[in-house]
Amino acid sequence: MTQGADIGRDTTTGRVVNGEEATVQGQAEILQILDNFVESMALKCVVELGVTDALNSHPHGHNSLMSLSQIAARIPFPNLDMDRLSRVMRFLSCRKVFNATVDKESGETMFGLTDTSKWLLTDNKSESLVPAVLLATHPCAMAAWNCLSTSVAEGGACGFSRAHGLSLYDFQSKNYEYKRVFGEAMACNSRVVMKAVLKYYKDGFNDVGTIVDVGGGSGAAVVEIVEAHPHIKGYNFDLPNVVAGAPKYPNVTHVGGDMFATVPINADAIFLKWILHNWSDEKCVQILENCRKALAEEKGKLIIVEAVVRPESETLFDLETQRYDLKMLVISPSGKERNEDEWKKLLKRGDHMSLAAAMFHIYLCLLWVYCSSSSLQFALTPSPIPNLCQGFQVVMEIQTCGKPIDSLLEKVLCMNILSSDYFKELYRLKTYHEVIDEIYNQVDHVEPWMTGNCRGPSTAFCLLYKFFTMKLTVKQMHGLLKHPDSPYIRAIGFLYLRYAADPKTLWTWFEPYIKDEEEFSPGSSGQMTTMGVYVRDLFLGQGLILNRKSSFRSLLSKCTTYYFDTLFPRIPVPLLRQVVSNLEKMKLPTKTSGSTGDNSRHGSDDTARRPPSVKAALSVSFGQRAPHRASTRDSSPVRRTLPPPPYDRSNGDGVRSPSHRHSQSRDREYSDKDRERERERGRDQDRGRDRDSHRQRDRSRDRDCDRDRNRERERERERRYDYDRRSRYLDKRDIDDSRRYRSRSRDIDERRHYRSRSRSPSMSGNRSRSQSEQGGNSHYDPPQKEGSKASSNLAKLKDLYGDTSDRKGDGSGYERAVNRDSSGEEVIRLGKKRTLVEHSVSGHCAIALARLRLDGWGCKSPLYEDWHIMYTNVSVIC
Ligand SMILES: C[S@@+](CC[C@H](N)C(=O)[O-])C[C@H]1O[C@@H](n2cnc3c(N)ncnc32)[C@H](O)[C@@H]1O
Repeated sequence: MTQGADIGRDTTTGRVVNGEEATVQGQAEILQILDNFVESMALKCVVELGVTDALNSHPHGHNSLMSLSQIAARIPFPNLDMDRLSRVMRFLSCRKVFNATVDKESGETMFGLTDTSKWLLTDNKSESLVPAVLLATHPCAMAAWNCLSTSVAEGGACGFSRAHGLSLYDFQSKNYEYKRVFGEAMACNSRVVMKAVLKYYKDGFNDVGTIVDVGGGSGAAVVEIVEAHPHIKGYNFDLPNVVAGAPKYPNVTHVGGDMFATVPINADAIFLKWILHNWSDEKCVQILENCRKALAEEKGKLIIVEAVVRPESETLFDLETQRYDLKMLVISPSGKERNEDEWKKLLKRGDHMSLAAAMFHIYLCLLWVYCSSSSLQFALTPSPIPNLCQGFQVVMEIQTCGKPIDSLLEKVLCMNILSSDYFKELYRLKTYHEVIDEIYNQVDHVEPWMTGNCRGPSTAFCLLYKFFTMKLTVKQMHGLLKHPDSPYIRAIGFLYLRYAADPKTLWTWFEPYIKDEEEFSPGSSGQMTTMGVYVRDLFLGQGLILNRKSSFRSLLSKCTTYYFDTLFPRIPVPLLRQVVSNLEKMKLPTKTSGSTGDNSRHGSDDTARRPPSVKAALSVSFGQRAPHRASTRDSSPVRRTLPPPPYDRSNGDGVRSPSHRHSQSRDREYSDKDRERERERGRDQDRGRDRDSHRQRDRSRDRDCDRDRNRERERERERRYDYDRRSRYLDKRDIDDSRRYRSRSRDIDERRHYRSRSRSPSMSGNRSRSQSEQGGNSHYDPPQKEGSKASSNLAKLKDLYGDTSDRKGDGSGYERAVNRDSSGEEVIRLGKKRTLVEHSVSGHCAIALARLRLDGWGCKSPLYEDWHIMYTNVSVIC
């Protein structure tokens, strides 16, 4: 024997061999490795022919032997080639898959099952690997292996994607047969592994009431758990197309969804088996975060069943684990089997994991437990791994009102969101930051519905709902509320809290922002307000429902909150009183400014109170878009024109900026067209009435002059703002170049400018000053034409009931007094009759009563229809 390079070692026996022997040995070994596929394909052959089941069907039991002809008689292939079958059986017997003995009497070879081939029985579901054989040898799987070398050489797409042009799970959603084979293979593995998990982790399930198997496939694992522990309610959560075909099991509910978006079931325990090995650390972090959010505090338990790669073959399955690592490499661009250090690193990753040591026990179970017999080797770590729990931050979730997310919003709105194409598209957004980017890029108002002809839930509310599904943490919420990029990101944060948070916590959340000065336009009308006013209105939008019989007490008990057209969750009256008292202490208005739409509704119940537009939407069947709301808009006094809020001079709130005109989104443009048509109609009527109204000619002329002056002022403002808009747009575009683009909107650049903070304090200051300086009835002179329409309505009122403003205090009884009542509301007195209206309840009661009165007076219908334009900033005592 020579020394050095010629010396080798027989890997089977460990015997030292000389150079020549070593070379031959190497050749044999490489051939053995190379030809391993022959074993796989031979296994597939006997499985597909049903040979193992035939052997198992011997009347004397599965240990009995059968000749080839006896086997052939039990398998349904009339043209079976006996010679070929005998060669396959001979090879597998050689590989110890079957027993093969020669019958002394007949000389025939007799075959029987072994402990190995018993795993290939199809009727022994709990201990069968037949589906695994069929998956591993499936042509689609084999094709992926043929792309292994290119995927290694080039990086990027995995072998499976290269072979099929789709990721594994996308491919399955299109290829039913492969999905079935894959699902059955997962299920068969589950049944096997679950035996061991249930045996060795038995007590771990005792304190679990609900468990979710995340990525549970057909539910084979969770059903094992609930069968062994009948007190547990099981949920099987997987992609919608996967659970759609899952069998029904008692005590197991299938839920479809995307684990990267949310795990939508709150549970005591989450079971994650063979999920994390499919994904990169970053993706695992998302899954783990979503799991944590779904877990119950205090006793939440995350049970991870995965392989642990070991450098040496210490156990029977260590080599198989390494093979699996390559399987991951082929089917997933970033999936891998991890060693212990890698697991620890992943599970310890700072903030993402956010697991509180006290809250969770993490169990890393190693698998490959293909038998329930404890005599077989396996590694299972059925106790918390202590050092995994170190350094995890305690991240609290927002204290919620406890309602399921699909009942936070009005049902019709929720249904429309869930069925909207846009919301479905949001599936692609996986992280909190991605949703924020989307808000930044797409949102330009925070009304619940789109405006104009293009009806459906608004972008803002679709994204709000997306956040609901993600269950934001306290830290994330702070990030939203203080976000520097766009007021709409902040507004959506406040809306999230208003809808989802426990009302008891609202003041604590809102209080720091109650005087926030950032300007933005919550509604699609472009009416500007400050964040502070908006936040206060989210509380104070609690309009009191009026009907003729209501006593003050009953009014209070019927407190209902509206947000634009939709209902807000009610805030209990004691809490609301506390808020009002806090605001009073801060010397802030305690009445809504109207920045979140008008809050007065009429009728005896919620349904009756809904504006017609919403009622129309209620008839939309699930899965369709909301109807064209412009048609319903005309009949909706609330929706048709958004009234301006009272301008709170003391705080500088309620400032309206003409710049909103330039921040119209596509859907807002539709609504503008509607509004423009309405205004045109109104102007026609004005002109007609002016012609007929000889007795008012002088006054009309004055009004026309005023109107001309207003128009000129408005044109001037438009010129200024166009210039301002263009210059700011150019600045902003430079800043924005580095931001990621999304392509929902055609005019995204245009819109982006307005979504960003582009406040111009000097401009808005001038504007508000000039607005308040422009006489007339209003504290403000709206740059949009609704304002002039309001003025013209007031003029019409004056025409009808007499304008006594110039004769104020002359004692004639024809009195028009423009002043502020004690609550800061403007009061106009019109006509001879006066009725004292209960102002202490709400200015809106006064308005509503006034409307009834006017109606009773036979007020002309065009005027009546336009009445709402005025009524939020003007109370009428008549
Ligand atoms: C390797 S299989 C494991 C199945 C099962 N846990 C088991 O052990 O048998 C991975 C599972 O994750 C599911 N899955 C993949 N992407 C998912 C997603 N985004 N949301 C939910 N499930 C997903 C697949 O459909 C598949 O059932």
